[in-house]
Amino acid sequence: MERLFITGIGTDVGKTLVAAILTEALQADYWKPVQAGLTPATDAGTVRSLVQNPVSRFWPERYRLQLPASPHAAAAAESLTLRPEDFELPETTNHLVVEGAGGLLVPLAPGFLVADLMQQLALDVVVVSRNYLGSINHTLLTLEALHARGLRVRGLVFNGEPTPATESFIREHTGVPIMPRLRPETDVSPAVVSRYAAEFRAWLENSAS
Ligand SMILES: Nc1ncnc2c1ncn2[C@@H]1O[C@H](COP(=O)(O)OP(=O)(O)OP(=O)(O)O)[C@@H](O)[C@H]1O
Ligand SMILES: C[C@H](N)[C@H](N)CCCCCC(=O)O
Ligand SMILES: [Mg+2]
Repeated sequence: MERLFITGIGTDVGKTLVAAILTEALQADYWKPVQAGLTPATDAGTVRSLVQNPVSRFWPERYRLQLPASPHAAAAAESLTLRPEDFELPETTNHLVVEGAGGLLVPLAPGFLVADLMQQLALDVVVVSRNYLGSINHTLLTLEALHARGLRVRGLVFNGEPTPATESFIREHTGVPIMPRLRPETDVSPAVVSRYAAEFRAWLENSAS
């Protein structure tokens, strides 16, 4: 059974798109524990609109915060304080895809980071690395922090224009498993998600979990 926490090297790197692809590949359930920003769409709404299989269940967010900001600030704006004990994994026997908020060290509350929630939930981790100048550093920092916290990386997804010098350095320096890559798409649609899902399904089947 695959139980995956999707994180990334920052915000807007493609976590929701990768989460949709993995949800479709595994016919998994999907859960976004903390959603900061509710318009124009929530991440769960986006994944639901991109996934076509009839099996996936979409579990309600534990926190739905109005402000598209860091969760600790979005919560404070509503006089809320998120606490570790608020978060329990959905009770499902299906594969599960959980999506974080922003990057690994994003604050949920004072003294409580996304990485702390990840340690608490103890899922395998998928890291999304979008390609931009500076992404090598952000990717290596993320992988070091995951390693320091004893979190197991199931795979790294490169997203964007293929950049061999970046990708080969990260692969050789860290030894992290590399999942299929995403290219820039003109239209992020269910058909595109379905095409990538087939690639990811094959990768997962050939790589012991
Ligand atoms: N390979 C790609 N081709 C085209 N568009 C992409 C690609 N990857 C991501 N995008 C687009 O970039 C935007 C940001 O991606 P996404 O919402 O998946 O980021 P995120 O990491 O989930 O952000 P957040 O931290 O808010 O959850 C979205 O509009 C998404 O459709
Ligand atoms: C609102 C946004 N789309 C994400 N959900 C939250 C990003 C928080 C980033 C905080 C930070 O690293 O400075
Ligand atoms: Mg997202």
